[in-house]
Amino acid sequence: MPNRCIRPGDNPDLTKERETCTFDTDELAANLYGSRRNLERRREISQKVSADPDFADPIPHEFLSREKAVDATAKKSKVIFQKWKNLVKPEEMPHLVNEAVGIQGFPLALHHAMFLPSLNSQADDDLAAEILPRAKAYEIIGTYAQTEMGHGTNLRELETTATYDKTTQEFVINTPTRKAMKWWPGNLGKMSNYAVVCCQLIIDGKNLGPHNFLVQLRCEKTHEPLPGITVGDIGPKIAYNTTDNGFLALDNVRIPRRQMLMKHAKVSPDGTYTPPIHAKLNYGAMVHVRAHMIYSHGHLLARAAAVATRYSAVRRQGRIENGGPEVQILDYQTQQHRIFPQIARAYAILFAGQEVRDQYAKTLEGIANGQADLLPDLHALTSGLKSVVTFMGGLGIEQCRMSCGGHGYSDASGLPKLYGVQIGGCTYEGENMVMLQQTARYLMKGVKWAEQGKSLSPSIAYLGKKSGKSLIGLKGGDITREHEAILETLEHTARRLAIDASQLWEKRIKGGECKERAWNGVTVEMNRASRVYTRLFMARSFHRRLLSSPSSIRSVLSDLFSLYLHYECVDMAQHLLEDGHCNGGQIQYLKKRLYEDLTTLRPNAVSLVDSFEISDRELNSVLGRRDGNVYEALFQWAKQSELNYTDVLPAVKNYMMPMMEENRSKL
Ligand SMILES: CCCCCCCCCCC/C=C/C(=O)SCCNC(=O)CCNC(=O)[C@H](O)C(C)(C)COP(=O)(O)OP(=O)(O)OC[C@H]1O[C@@H](n2cnc3c(N)ncnc32)[C@H](O)[C@@H]1OP(=O)(O)O
Ligand SMILES: Cc1cc2nc3c(=O)[nH]c(=O)nc-3n(C[C@H](O)[C@H](O)[C@H](O)COP(=O)(O)OP(=O)(O)OC[C@H]3O[C@@H](n4cnc5c(N)ncnc54)[C@H](O)[C@@H]3O)c2cc1C
Repeated sequence: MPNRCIRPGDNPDLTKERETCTFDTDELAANLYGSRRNLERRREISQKVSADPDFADPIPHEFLSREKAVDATAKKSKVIFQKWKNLVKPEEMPHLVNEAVGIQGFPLALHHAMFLPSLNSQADDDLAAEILPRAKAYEIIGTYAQTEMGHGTNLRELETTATYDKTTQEFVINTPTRKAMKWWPGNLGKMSNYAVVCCQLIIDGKNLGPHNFLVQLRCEKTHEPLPGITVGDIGPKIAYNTTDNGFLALDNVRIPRRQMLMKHAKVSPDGTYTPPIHAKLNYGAMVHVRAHMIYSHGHLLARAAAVATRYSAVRRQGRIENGGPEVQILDYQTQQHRIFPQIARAYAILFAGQEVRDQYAKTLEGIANGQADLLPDLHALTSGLKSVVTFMGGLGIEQCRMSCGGHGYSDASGLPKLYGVQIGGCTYEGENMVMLQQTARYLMKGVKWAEQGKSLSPSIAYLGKKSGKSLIGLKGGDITREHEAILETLEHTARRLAIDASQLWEKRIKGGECKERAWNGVTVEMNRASRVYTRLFMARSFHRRLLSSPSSIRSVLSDLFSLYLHYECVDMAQHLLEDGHCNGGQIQYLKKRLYEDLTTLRPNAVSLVDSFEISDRELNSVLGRRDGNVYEALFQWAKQSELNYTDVLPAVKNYMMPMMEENRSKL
């Protein structure tokens, strides 16, 4: 098959890999990104960024201090949002940002991810007309300040207050205690001059719960904090160190009434409160990010898989047969078992991420027309997906990192940073254990609706089906039927876990516990049910993609899907076996099939990651570079370490040399 990744001067092992490819890598990439045109645009943007001197890096970011890295990122962001702004469509912006500044955040990250979406979906027409054009033109920079030092998960207990003063028609925003300080919001510390701040709304002494307010933090001319505002950076983190996650305290800061975000909940001048059509519409910005982060986290795993696969094709170490040549480490079964499932999962996450974005768009349309009935289903799905995907991605990236041996531990591989960024997602937008419980709440309702014969939305339709015998391993050589058999088994398992969790919960309630305490006694099982529901959705979503794919890539996608399903089932074997739905022989069959899949996919492994279409600049990994010439590049990379600017470091001159000298003179 033609493969545009093959070029003269490439590492010959990598070229050989690409020559064995059995599918058109461009066709798969076009399918992944939606169309040939999208793929071409992706490439065009990559090339133009590389050619733009404003984006040139004198030395890699890894060697910069935090302050210098923040500076470099801000400088490039200005180029993006001035010079480049009209050259890309909004949906192309994430790719441009990844190419130009990388994955560790930039001054306008929260402006895009949460400030604009909050204003778009929650500000009333007047406030939107005033502020949105300014925000969209980058006349101001905003963020989303919700989490406090003392509370992130339990929003009902946030302490920041917005007390309505009828006499002046203003809200008084206040931080009553140290732990009520806003803590964590991205770009709050140094970059933003405005924020959507989440506060308890107090009217006539009554607490009406968390609501959002637009607050100006800094002077538009000097960027100095305004009176009553204490704001700054919270310090270095595992990753995202070019993001100024910040703290904020507000000392009785007054804002006009109309700066409450009042599209859904409203406060009239006389202090009358009108609730929204759905109690949680104030949480809309979180749903927005959860719906979009699935895809972006899939991309992080795709990068790690690309690095590990390409590097494993060029790295030779050890022999499989005595007297044979040193082999590519990609030929070891353990290496394939570590890496290939990550390739499959990355595709699965990207496909699911695209579906959930579409579902989000439909839900928003409904809300705009006064209908919030799709929201509970979306909330359950996005809560489950964000939890499963970030955890799966973190494990996957770590597997990829370890699969690169010592070089995987170096920042040259790009993998430690990828891991740090990925696992941030386990915490932000709702800690994973907490969000899985949100999914479980919905599943528990679904179990009841199914018992009552009520209609169920597509994502939980399986709760209303009847289980048959598992046909895994009993359907002969037909792969299509095998896929169906596995999907049906996953449906059974997801249903059984939800019903079991529901019964456990009921049993505790019948035993005299209140609903809430009983819930806490079964949350591990609840979260298991949520994970399997989510993994079922991902498998179904991959299957839908396979069935709608063009014939030119159907075969490789089917191989990948087989590996995905077999790996998922072996990984969840405990659940499959627990109720006797599957037996040990069936699990052994799945393992055998998984090992066969590894061999089947081996010739296409490099090409499958080539189809992720991640440029060298975006990948930012010496080990994962397209041409595979890693050894020379590793040396060139290390030479840029600031420790190498001089042969004899002051640290050695001042301490180590005198110590050695003193010790020598004692002899
Ligand atoms: C756009 C590009 C994306 C790229 C990604 C990269 C960018 C990185 C940027 C990262 C920035 C990070 C930002 C943040 O982290 S912002 C802060 C996020 N914080 C959280 O997520 C807090 C988590 N906590 C909560 O969401 C809630 O407190 C919690 C849901 C846990 C509980 O809330 P509450 O006590 O008020 O509600 P209940 O549990 O009692 O539920 C009542 C019913 O409401 C339903 N519900 C809850 N939330 C929602 C929602 N958002 N939408 C719809 N429905 C919701 C809940 O399920 C209950 O329903 P039932 O009564 O029917 O069971
Ligand atoms: C990189 C990053 C970026 C962020 N960006 C922003 C931002 O832009 N804006 C913003 O407002 N916030 C932001 N945050 C904050 C983030 O949203 C919160 O940290 C997150 O919601 C978790 O809340 P917490 O820190 O209070 O954790 P906690 O709730 O204190 O969690 C600690 C432990 O308690 C457990 N726990 C808590 N409640 C329950 C429960 N009900 N049941 C079972 N277990 C429970 C959790 O599972 C966890 O194991 C960011 C955080 C990070 C790491």
